[in-house]
Amino acid sequence: MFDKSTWIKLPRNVLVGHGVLDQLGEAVDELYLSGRPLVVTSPTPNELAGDRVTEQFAADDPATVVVETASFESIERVIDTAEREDAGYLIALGGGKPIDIAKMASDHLNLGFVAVPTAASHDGIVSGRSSIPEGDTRHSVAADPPLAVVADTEILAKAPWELTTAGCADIISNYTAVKDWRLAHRLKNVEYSEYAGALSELTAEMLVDSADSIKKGHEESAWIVTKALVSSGVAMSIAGSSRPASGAEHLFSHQLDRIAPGKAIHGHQVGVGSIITEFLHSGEKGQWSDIRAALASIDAPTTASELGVSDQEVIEALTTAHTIRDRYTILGDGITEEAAIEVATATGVI
Ligand SMILES: NC(=O)C1=CN([C@@H]2O[C@H](COP(=O)(O)OP(=O)(O)OC[C@H]3O[C@@H](n4cnc5c(N)ncnc54)[C@H](O)[C@@H]3O)[C@@H](O)[C@H]2O)C=CC1
Ligand SMILES: O=C(CO)COP(=O)(O)O
Ligand SMILES: [Zn+2]
Repeated sequence: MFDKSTWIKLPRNVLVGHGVLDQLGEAVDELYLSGRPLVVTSPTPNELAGDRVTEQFAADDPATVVVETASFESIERVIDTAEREDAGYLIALGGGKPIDIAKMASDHLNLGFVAVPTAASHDGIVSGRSSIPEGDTRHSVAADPPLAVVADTEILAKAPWELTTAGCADIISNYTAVKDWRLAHRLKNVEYSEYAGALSELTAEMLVDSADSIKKGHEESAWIVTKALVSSGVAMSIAGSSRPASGAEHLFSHQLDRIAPGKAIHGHQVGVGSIITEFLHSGEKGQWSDIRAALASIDAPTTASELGVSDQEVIEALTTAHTIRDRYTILGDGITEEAAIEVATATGVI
């Protein structure tokens, strides 16, 4: 008997481009949401675009809640505000933090939410994954994706450049994430989606092919990376997990977040992780140097010192990364300290 089934959750409206923020009201109208919107934002994005968002919903008396940290307390505060203000849906305005918080809160409240990213910092801004630190856990969990994404490249292009290069590096890391996923499929019978794997790889390839156009101050950079982030988010939706975009390089990054908190940002850490894990997959003659060159060409870090972490922190993250999640990767049951030093040295990371 045929017994396969799948449920792919995707945003319905995705607007990317110059000035599309002014079409937010129109994009929301098409979703048949009702009631008061609650804007979930953080201080800088609120200053930059809060009024442009709320004025489009003036007839529905919008409310705003400003959050600062990605924490369960912030989610509670959003839930309490939404209940007190009788919100009908949420609009997340900002980088990854307010978007993750709104994603979790809207799941809890059974309300729809719309994402208005102001930084193209990673593919969580469009995906059905949310990442809120809980105890020692740093990786994402499933949460419904936004019903719509309105990504204004004029705003995204003015965000700090390192957030854009982090978004690019998060996409480049899809190369090794897919290699890890295929490996887990072969060795551990982990379910693999050809569609999601191919889309994720193609997304990384297209971004690298456009690397020459990714330059500080060019709005086209925001356009290229945001389209890739959407595509990567779709790959995760097809897979029903973060597997197409998260392998051992992400485990390494999640460990760095615990070992060296606040020193480097997600996309930059996964980029460096990807150089290392590509070497582990394919050896000296593999494509690790292409990944390194692609990262360098878009101004993303390629070494421990560029990340602002110590060599020892890199080694500790590499040797312990396999323990943090039930996700089989090239790190297998763990690599030794000697192996970690060797690969980090051979790739010039330390
Ligand atoms: N859901 C997921 O799958 C994933 C979630 N994450 C999470 O996302 C968060 C990191 O995302 P970020 O976007 O870096 O965090 P963020 O929302 O804190 O933004 C970073 C900084 O950039 C500022 N900013 C944003 N847009 C700006 C603009 N246009 N102009 C000037 N400043 C602007 C913010 O005010 C903030 O200070 C972390 O909590 C991380 O754990 C990371 C990877 C994946
Ligand atoms: O960052 C992500 C994909 O780029 C999400 O992956 P994780 O599930 O490892 O948090
Ligand atoms: Zn990522």
